[in-house]
Amino acid sequence: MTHPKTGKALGEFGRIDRYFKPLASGFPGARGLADDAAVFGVPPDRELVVTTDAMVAGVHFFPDDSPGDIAAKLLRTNLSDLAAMGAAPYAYTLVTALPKSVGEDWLAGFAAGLGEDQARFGIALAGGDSVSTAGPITLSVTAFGLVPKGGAVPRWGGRPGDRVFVTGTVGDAALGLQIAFGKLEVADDSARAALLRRLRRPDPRTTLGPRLVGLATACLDVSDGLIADLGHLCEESGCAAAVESGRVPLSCAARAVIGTDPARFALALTGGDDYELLFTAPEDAAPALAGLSAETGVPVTAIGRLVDGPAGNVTATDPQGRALDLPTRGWDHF
Ligand SMILES: Nc1ncnc2c1ncn2[C@@H]1O[C@H](COP(=O)(O)OP(=O)(O)OP(=O)(O)O)[C@@H](O)[C@H]1O
Ligand SMILES: Cc1ncc(C[n+]2csc(CCOP(=O)(O)O)c2C)c(N)n1
Ligand SMILES: [Mg+2]
Ligand SMILES: [Mg+2]
Ligand SMILES: [Mg+2]
Repeated sequence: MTHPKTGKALGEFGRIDRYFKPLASGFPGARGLADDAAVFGVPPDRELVVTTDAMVAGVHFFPDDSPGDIAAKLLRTNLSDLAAMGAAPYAYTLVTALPKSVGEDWLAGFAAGLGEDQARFGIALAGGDSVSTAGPITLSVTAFGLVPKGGAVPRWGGRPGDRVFVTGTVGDAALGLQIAFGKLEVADDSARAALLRRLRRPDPRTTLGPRLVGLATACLDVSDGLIADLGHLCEESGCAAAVESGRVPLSCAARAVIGTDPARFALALTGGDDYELLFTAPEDAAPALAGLSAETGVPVTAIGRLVDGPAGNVTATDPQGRALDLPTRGWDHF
């Protein structure tokens, strides 16, 4: 696409003007994307929570995924980290490193996807950077959230005896990824679509997350895999965990696809890309959590307990109490 007046390619600043400035217009701190940096304060009773996650084509998404889906996943994975801290979305910055082959149609779809999710989640673009790359599409968001002073929920507050809870359902995205790779055939159209959708458009728990402040002893979001991420929580909390795998919530689609296949079930527990909240709370928090779940419409399921044991050790048992044999705990880039 070319500039309407000059007929030339838009260029770096034309692209910023057309696609990114509109995304920043509702946030005065962005200074219209016309300055060297953003400037914003936070209300006196709040603290800023800052998180960054990057995505690379071929590693986090498929190069031919729709730009709207890519935008949604980029923003939502970062919103999930805010939710895991108990923070409400506030603003974000964006870095795009795009091969020269990426045209404006792609950018238009990407910006539209960001715009839709900005409205959905109540967050605005505050700034960023646009560069070209000789490599694959590489994107990064830094998200800023607000939490009551001192209220951020850490990974390290879990104590032996606490119950372990997870929101929503686990494993859909990992099964969706196998479908996308062509390694898993799912005949039922609606089940296939549901699993692929969870891969491409996770549901960050932005409403429930902030409500965990003062209720959860520890929290994180499941990006690498349920078992791996519970391991991270346990490492930081200096304890171990016991998961009753029969309690792990699965969607109807996932349940149908897993059937009685142990390898597929293991994939659900370790495949990652779930962006659900995994948190711990004392036994007596269960009624409050049930109320919160009813109020927010987000399922919250108890799946096990923190126990004394080697820090970071996670055991998962089947309904008969036998140890599950998991080939891996979760995703590791290296
Ligand atoms: N390159 C880096 N420089 C500084 N800190 C980093 C870097 N990579 C990771 N971290 C920090 O390490 C911790 C764990 O990072 P990690 O990326 O695993 O968390 P996450 O975002 O919750 O998980 P995921 O990336 O799988 O979504 C975080 O505190 C993060 O800020
Ligand atoms: C094409 C393609 N291949 C593999 C995956 C799976 N995957 C990639 S990174 C990651 C962990 C979270 O990332 P990070 O730790 O970098 O935040 C997972 C589960 C995918 N989504 N798309
Ligand atoms: Mg990260
Ligand atoms: Mg996280
Ligand atoms: Mg993350």
